[in-house]
Amino acid sequence: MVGKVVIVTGGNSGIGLETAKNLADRGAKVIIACRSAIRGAAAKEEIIKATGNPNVNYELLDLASLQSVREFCATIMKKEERLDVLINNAGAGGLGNSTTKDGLHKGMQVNYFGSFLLTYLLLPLLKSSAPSRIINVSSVMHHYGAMDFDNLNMEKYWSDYLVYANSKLYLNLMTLELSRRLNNNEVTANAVHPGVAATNIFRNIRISFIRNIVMKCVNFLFQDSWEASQTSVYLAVSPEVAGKSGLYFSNCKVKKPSELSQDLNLAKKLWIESEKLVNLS
Ligand SMILES: NC(=O)c1ccc[n+]([C@@H]2O[C@H](COP(=O)([O-])OP(=O)(O)OC[C@H]3O[C@@H](n4cnc5c(N)ncnc54)[C@H](O)[C@@H]3O)[C@@H](O)[C@H]2O)c1
Repeated sequence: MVGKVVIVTGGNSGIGLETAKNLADRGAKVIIACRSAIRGAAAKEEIIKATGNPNVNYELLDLASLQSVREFCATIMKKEERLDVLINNAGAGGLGNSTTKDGLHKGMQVNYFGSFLLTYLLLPLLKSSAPSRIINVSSVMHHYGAMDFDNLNMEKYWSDYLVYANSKLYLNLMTLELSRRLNNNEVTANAVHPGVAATNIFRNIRISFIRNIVMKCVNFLFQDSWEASQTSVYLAVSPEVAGKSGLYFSNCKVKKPSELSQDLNLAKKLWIESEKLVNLS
């Protein structure tokens, strides 16, 4: 990865931190996209110390603000000459039923609309750096998502569960549409289920007693963040996946996503509606 530039959103915590560390260890220039300067600086220091690669930086990004997404992308376009790998890893659960100042449902914006705009704005740099790769960190939870264009932004009905499942389904559809639009496969786009790992993703479980039990059970039954980062790393570095696009991976293997995730018409329509909702058209 020496000479390559990688962005990992949410690279300061959990699976993203392990992904960023692994790619820095392989010599990449790693940019962590993160909401807090304090957490960004701490992650930068941890990664440099662990890998000896000084080429690690952070830039501020709050996916719950489209202005922040635009500012982040403008900074990257100004500072970086290339972008080889974009990993849309940041995500959150249990954000409740609030609306951002962009008029979008907060959970949907953090998990999908923000990453949609970010990817859209960075496409010129990804294209000029081709062959390059986009990796969208989805979840097995996408299987429980539903596609209702009258409720794209959760304006009619919602639950934390549905927001998470739908946002991951939308990420899969964005992956499919990206691969269709970038059809020469010079820029590839793939989705990942990282597997279940006890990370801060569970921090919004409001009752601390239940949160602690869930974390302990997940820790006991499943994997750690390092293991959960392996499929993202595989998609970022492996020659085996060069030119492969529009696929869904887990455990470093292609897996079949839900039927809805494979519907090209839904993917096209969602892209057009997303452009409108993030004020691109
Ligand atoms: N941990 C699991 O069991 C699991 C399972 C399936 C999918 N995932 C997915 O893996 C990805 C990484 O999650 P994790 O488990 O490492 O959790 P985590 O909470 O440790 O990491 C999530 C990252 O996203 C960032 N983030 C949250 N809101 C943001 C915002 N508004 N703007 C910018 N960044 C923001 C956080 O700061 C953090 O760095 C997420 O997309 C998550 O949905 C996790």
